Amino acid sequence: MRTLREIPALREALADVRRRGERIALVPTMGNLHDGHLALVAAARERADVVIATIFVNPMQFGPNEDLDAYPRTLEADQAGLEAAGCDLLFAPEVSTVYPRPLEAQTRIAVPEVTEGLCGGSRPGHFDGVTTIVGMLFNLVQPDFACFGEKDYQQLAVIRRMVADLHFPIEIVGVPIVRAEDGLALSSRNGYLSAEQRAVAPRLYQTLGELREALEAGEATGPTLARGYARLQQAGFAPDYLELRAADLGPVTPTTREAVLLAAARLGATRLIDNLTLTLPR
Ligand SMILES: Nc1ncnc2c1ncn2[C@@H]1O[C@H](COP(=O)(O)OP(=O)(O)OP(=O)(O)O)[C@@H](O)[C@H]1O
Ligand SMILES: CC(C)(CO)[C@@H](O)C(=O)[O-]
Ligand code: BAL
Repeated sequence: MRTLREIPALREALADVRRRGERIALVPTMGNLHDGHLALVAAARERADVVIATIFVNPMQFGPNEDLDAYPRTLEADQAGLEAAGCDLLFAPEVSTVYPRPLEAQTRIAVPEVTEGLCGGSRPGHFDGVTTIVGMLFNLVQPDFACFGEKDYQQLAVIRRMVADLHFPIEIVGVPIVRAEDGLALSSRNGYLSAEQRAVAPRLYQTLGELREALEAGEATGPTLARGYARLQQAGFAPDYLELRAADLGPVTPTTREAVLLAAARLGATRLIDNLTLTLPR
């Protein structure tokens, strides 16, 4: 696997791939890779001749009080993991390569509606940063496929909307959440948890599971969500949100069947997200 740090080198490598008429799949990440990321690489490998991963801790999607500086940067271990997973090319640019001008002067992509509320509510500006970098990567790589995890459910919906609105000729592949044995969704941020917090963390998934069971059995949404919120607080979480939405992230109406429970909650300074899809009864 080759690691490329500069845009001209990336363009050159991709020109060769295109001349050969090969299909390209892109896996954008922020690095510190775990089995969730490697599942994205596997999904990419299934579909394309050439798999390109990117590692870039994107400053534009972090709020002023978020963990941009603390975010784990583990390039060597990531390179080994990607190579073993069958990745062909890694693009890992510097911030100054991606954003040669100050961030305030940078052209942005802003997706309306689906970015409102949930993580868009608790992390203002976050999704503009995500769509700007992902749109830029789509332009640089021009992949046939791009793979994203369902753990970041709203992010996936936002990217699908951007691709539709801006007519990117790219198939977006959603990959199911990879979990630890105790149910905790794998995340680079799990590494911030103390042993005590790590023992509590699976309660987020367990609570979503209990709520799903209740909602699928026809229990009323309001009291069920209120109970879940209280459970999370009792376990030691400070929830940012716990919501039931239609699967397309629109509001739940009496005719909604395919729905999703979404939560973001802090354990100490660590913000965890998770979601479970469900089918509401008639
Ligand atoms: N457990 C997981 N299962 C499936 N996909 C995942 C999982 N964790 C992350 N991904 C996906 O990997 C891609 C890169 O995510 P990212 O590098 O932010 O990893 P992360 O572990 O989610 O980190 P963070 O703690 O910053 O959320 C995204 O498409 C994300 O949805
Ligand atoms: C898609 C992404 C790589 C864009 O920086 C990031 O939001 C992530 O890791 O999910
Ligand atoms: N997994 C989405 C990247 C972020 O939290 O900024």
